[in-house]
Amino acid sequence: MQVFRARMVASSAAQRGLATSALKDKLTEVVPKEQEKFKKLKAEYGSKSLGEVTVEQALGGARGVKCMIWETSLLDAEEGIRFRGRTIPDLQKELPPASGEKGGEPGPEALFWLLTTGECPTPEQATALTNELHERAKLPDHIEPMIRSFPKDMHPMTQLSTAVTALQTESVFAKEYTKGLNKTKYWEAAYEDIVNVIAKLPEIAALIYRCTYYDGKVAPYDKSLDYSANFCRMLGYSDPEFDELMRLYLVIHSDHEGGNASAHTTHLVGSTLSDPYLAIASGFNALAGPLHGLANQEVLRWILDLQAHFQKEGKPVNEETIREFAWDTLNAGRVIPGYGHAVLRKTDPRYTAQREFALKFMPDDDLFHIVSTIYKVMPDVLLEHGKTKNPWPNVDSHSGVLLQHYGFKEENFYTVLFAVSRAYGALAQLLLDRALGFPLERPKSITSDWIVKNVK
Ligand SMILES: CC(=O)SCCNC(=O)CCNC(=O)[C@H](O)C(C)(C)COP(=O)(O)OP(=O)(O)OC[C@H]1O[C@@H](n2cnc3c(N)ncnc32)[C@H](O)[C@@H]1OP(=O)(O)O
Ligand SMILES: O=C([O-])CC(=O)C(=O)O
Repeated sequence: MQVFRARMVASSAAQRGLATSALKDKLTEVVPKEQEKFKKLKAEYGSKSLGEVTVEQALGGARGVKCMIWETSLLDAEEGIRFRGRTIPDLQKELPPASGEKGGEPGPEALFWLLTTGECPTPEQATALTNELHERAKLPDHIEPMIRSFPKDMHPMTQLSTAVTALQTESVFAKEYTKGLNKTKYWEAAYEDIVNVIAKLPEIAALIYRCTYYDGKVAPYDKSLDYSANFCRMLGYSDPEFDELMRLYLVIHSDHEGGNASAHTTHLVGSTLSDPYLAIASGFNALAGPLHGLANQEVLRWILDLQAHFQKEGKPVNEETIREFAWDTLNAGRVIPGYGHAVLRKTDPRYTAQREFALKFMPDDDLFHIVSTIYKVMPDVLLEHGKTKNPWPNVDSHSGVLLQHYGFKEENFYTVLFAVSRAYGALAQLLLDRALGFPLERPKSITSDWIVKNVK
């Protein structure tokens, strides 16, 4: 029966000119079960409370307010992120390695299969998705000249979100919707856009990188490689160790439950039935803020400033000088980038995963030593400062020095890598949003007068 239904959906998709794929076929089995699960959830739990909302929470950026469903990952304040119930070490054990070599890092393709279907793919399924992405990667003619015409001092994140917005000309969802798309088919049309945009991101990002910092030449697309290795080649990197770093990077930055600003923005914009191109471009704009994804750029800058400052003074970078520099930052009314978190209350396991990579591949790297020394002193500095609820490092605290080690020096570009990864997580959930028929998001706002009059 399931095979029959999959064939029916595949043939109706083909009739409407939509591509079929192993992942889409799998989702054709998964989606009706998920729809049934959610119908039951609503019937059984619909009237139950998820908790009270205080005035402090309304004033304080809705911290801790449970008002969104996000199936692909869940964040625990102490333990950190789990992707479909799996920690980062679990993913490294359970997902097939992207290089095919035992013990190698899984790639974002395998993760995307897991996030969307809830099941780990076989190596063959992960490869099928890699190939599907390769087949969908070609950019329409207007994108490359547009990127080449951007001013070199336009921030790479501005270039990225502009290019992805312009890519919206390709939206199957928008075209089908205009023709009159049945609600039950939303997810199929969204699938096309979601997989297409993920497929096209490496070339867009590589064009931005090569045009902004180099001669504008991008290595030819290589379909014989996995997504991450091909991305590295197009950026201009050919070290297999850097490929492994890119796989790790793209997996761990992908998803961090739904409330973070980039995921939430993608979800909110998508809830208006703006197509996935517009939704993810909006998410990228949220990621580009220094309190969110851009912090990784700020961290690197902070470390380089620290190094330059003490070099000029003829002092070594050690626990004492780092403490001094941290206090200067705090006393200037600035935040320490890479430390603190809206939800986490312990060291981010994404930080730990990157630290482990560094210990394995670059234990003697100078910048890695500085990051390790910062880790020793910063929690105590922040505790003494007495403001932040979480004195521990987040993901952004480590990523830049790993990239620097392999010669990837242009810190203003780092958030673009984060964005390529975040697309996998935010768009996996966006697909489920459309499959599960999630409605327009529209929480209630109130005025301060309303609080004074109504809250006892
Ligand atoms: C991928 C990511 O998005 S991970 C986060 C990346 N961002 C950063 O690393 C930037 C530095 N960190 C921060 O600014 C914050 O910790 C955030 C934005 C991540 C979380 O913000 P919140 O949930 O509001 O944190 P919290 O409740 O602990 O803030 C309380 C106070 O501590 C301050 N604080 C929090 N973190 C820091 C920090 N790293 N350095 C200095 N002060 C801090 C806040 O600015 C706030 O001060 P205020 O009362 O004067 O407004
Ligand atoms: O969870 C958050 O608010 C921020 C974060 O770490 C992420 O989005 O990766």
